[in-house]
Amino acid sequence: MTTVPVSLTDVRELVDGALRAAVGRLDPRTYRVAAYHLGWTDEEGRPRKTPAGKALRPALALLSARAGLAPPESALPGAVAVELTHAFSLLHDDIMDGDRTRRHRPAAWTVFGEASAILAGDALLALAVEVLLEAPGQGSARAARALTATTRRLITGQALDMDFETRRQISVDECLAMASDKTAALLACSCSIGAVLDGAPESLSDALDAFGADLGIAFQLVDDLLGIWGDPATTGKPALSDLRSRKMSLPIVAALNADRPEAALLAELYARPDLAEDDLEQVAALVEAAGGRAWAEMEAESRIQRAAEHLVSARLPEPVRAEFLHIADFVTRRDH
Ligand SMILES: CC(C)=CCC/C(C)=C/CC/C(C)=C/COP(=O)(O)OP(=O)(O)O
Repeated sequence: MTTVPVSLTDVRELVDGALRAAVGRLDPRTYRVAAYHLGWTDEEGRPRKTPAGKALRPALALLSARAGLAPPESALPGAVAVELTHAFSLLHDDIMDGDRTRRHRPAAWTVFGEASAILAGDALLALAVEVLLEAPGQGSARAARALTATTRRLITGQALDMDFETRRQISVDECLAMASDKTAALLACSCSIGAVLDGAPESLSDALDAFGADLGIAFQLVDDLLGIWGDPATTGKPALSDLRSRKMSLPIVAALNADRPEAALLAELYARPDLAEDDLEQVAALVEAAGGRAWAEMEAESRIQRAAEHLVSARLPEPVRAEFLHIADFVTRRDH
């Protein structure tokens, strides 16, 4: 398993208390679902030790405070808010996609029912905004506005993604635009929210945002690669899961649009409603043969390079720039 950067492990210790204090405000019924989804409890509400998720967004939020020379603690409300928003989006996404597994465990909706999981997601999103509005300092309202604008982009991206399910022809650019809203927007917000809370100039927060936008596309490309070729033991998702659910993910869309004979065969197979479990391996092979895998790998690398260039223009303190690059490296090399 690829190792998580040290900064990501430390993040849990810094953020966990504030995250628990925020979620602890929920009524007991909603809390039960949220605490399960966040990995704090099991189905029966008993505490568990393994944290859920990589804590990538809070790590970026804490780093972004240091970009403006503020202590990481000043970005705690931002770190909590982006993790809550991420948790909301996953809760709802699993219901919409009918995904039964999340982070190696049954998805919350399969344990508590769809209605309770929807409510818990709504509650986490409300808490995210609340936490930012309560943050001390001059950047609180600006940060809350940034997060609500980001949430609207998540919703736009999700709506586009749903729309793709009903369409046969999707261009690579359309798919990149969808990923930019659905995934990259929250990573971009995470990369700048600490600086925003600290009242940093827009030139700095914009550069950090631009870094996160490219990082976010690279993140989605790697996620899509793992959704086809990832090892279920590390991803926590069943093998070939994106193909089984006929996702129009980036490697697939790139393969379908390729000027190669395999693209036509792939389109024909992918449109079949009666595709058998045994055919999924063939679909994956066709995506690869049509160049979808190689394109996604190259595009992820090039996005990471572009992201690094934004950091140069942000003129960050060297240790902060190095940590951002460390996380960017983790994003491309991760296996889960
Ligand atoms: C409005 C709405 C429902 C939007 C849905 C948006 C959505 C679910 C986007 C997917 C983003 C993504 C690849 C998450 C995995 O993050 P991760 O690998 O960092 O997750 P982790 O926390 O488990 O590590």
